[in-house]
Amino acid sequence: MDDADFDAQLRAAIDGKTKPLGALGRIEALAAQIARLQGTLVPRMDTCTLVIFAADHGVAAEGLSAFPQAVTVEMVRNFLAGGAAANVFAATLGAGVQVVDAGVAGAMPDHPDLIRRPVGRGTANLRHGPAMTPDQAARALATGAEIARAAPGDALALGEMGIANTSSAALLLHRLTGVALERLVGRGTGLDDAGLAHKNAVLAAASARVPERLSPDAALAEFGGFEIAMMAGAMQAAAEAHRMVLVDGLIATSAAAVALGRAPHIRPALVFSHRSGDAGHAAALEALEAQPLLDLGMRLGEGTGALLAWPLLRAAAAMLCDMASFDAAGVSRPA
Ligand SMILES: Cc1cc2ncn([C@H]3O[C@H](COP(=O)(O)O)[C@@H](O)[C@H]3O)c2cc1C
Ligand SMILES: O=C(O)c1cccnc1
Repeated sequence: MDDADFDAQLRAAIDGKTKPLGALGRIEALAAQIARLQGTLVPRMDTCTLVIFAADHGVAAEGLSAFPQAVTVEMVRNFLAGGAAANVFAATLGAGVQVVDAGVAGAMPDHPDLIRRPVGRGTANLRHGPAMTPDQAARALATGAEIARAAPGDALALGEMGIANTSSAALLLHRLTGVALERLVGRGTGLDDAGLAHKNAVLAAASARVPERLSPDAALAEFGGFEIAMMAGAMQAAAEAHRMVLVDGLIATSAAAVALGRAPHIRPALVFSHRSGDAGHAAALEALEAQPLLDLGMRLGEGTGALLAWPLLRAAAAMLCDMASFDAAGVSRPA
């Protein structure tokens, strides 16, 4: 069946369900996206895994976060103990959770569930030089892809933890979308006005350090974090395996921008779950022509927004699979 035939059948299947035309709004578009990705009118959407990639950032030394760098490893412990927002949402919504050490600076807990794949012990300070070597960036991308392929689930949600990673995200999104840097720099974990002004100054100087145009891979090495690189690799691998990818907030969107820059063909697998409350996310989504499903004023990361969109994917697929048609249910069509 060619694409046009499939699309015609899909449209007929959705429009034939017992509802006024278009009455399920964006759930109909979501159902169509899932069906196209899986190449079937009866798509499966039963299981979801959240993979949380954690890493530290040398640029944290510039004082760009309201919290100290130690919070990264402390939150890894919290994820492993099941106490973080991401754990609670995942448990509530029936998603699995995996935690990856992508390159945390502190001593990591000895825990059987921790996936240990550090590329380094935190990136170099991007204010003064590249955050990572091209080899580290390539290794992080490949590791993320490998972890995604091994993680179960019809959908993969990607989350992150890394103090100062909104700084990496803003720089990456600036370089990859062309949106002005100051529109992408937000308060992150809660900087005050003076902190925000300082973050803007440091990031403008870091950006000026690399004046030329950058390929997605080069931008990733200059400004990325190991967790962002692994998320990008994971997004690409999952999408290429025709699995739905749930993109979270600002930081995950910077990973999506890297992944889309490297592999534009993965776009049909991506769902932009929510619009983060961090200042830059709305502009970044607009530049990527992405319409987020939810807008809850959340600005946490960890994959929390991605998880909240998971039930919408399930509902969309179930609509296609289980909802009765006018003919099957004996319901009259419009007069
Ligand atoms: C307790 C705590 C839990 C978090 N969970 C995610 N983040 C979020 O905040 C960080 C980014 O913000 P910034 O660039 O300002 O450091 C990331 O780790 C992100 O995942 C957290 C931050 C804190 C403090
Ligand atoms: O949008 C996000 O993902 C975000 C924003 C602020 C802090 N941490 C995460």
